[in-house]
Amino acid sequence: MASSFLPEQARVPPSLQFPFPPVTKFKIGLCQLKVTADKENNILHARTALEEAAQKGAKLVLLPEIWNSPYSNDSFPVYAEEIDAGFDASPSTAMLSEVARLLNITIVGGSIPERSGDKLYNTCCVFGTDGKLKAKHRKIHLFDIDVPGEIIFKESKTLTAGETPTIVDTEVGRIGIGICHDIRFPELAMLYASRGAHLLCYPGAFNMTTGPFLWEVLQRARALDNQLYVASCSPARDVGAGYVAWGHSTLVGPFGEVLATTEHGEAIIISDIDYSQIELMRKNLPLEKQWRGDVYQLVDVQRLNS
Ligand SMILES: O=C([O-])CC(=O)C(=O)O
Repeated sequence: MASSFLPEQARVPPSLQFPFPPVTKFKIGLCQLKVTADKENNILHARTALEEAAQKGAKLVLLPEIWNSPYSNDSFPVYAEEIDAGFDASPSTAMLSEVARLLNITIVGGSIPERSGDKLYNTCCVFGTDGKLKAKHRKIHLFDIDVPGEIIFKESKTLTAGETPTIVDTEVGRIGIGICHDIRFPELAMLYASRGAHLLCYPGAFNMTTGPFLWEVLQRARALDNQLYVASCSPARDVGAGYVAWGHSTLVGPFGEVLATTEHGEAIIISDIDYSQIELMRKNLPLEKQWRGDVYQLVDVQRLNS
């Protein structure tokens, strides 16, 4: 019998729910974009890519981490937008909203630097087909790394960490959002799975040190742990940039299989998602039933406090 040291509603077993998705099969687009120092141009470029992905049949399109600005602590304050102050204060999200509505697609809008009061965040906005902002995820785990001789980067120099997991119901299923380094923390993905996510989206910009070893394996691990789809989207590599992105935007299926990927240049990946594969995987290998809540437990802090 399961021990009861946590209230029932706060326990996080894997794959607790499988809410019936509004669609079972659809195409996803991952836009691996070149990012420049020219913000206006970045916005135009992202718009063109979203249009191309939609024209190729994508119903859900994912953009990269920090697609409107160079990825640097010097740039974040300069390129940051006040998302909560409305579209006049945020040309990047204004474009995402308009394109989502005009093209009738769901957009997981990568991330942009966000200003809120005296704080800056690394923020992903999700827009529904009506152009409305459905969710806003602020990167929860800031990326601070110091590998001597290879890479030093400290997001915490300028950014503040988000406080809230973000799971959103869209016309293409229930989506859990993480930004880049968030993917390293399996508890966040498990929490999304326990709340019924079909797909986890990670806009991300791994680099030339972490990318080759970790980017794909982390995505496959999160997909396998939770028996769901995982999509990632990186900026294209720019060897002249201060932070050189690994690229390799990828879609992984619930069997941990890489369904689509690319190299490091600009690319628009279009791939099929079929949520019936999640049910099949969970039927074949019912981790939820095998989960040992009497031996270990995770707590969903939000549920505990609600
Ligand atoms: O969070 C980020 O921006 C980058 C990251 O995790 C990595 O490169 O390993």
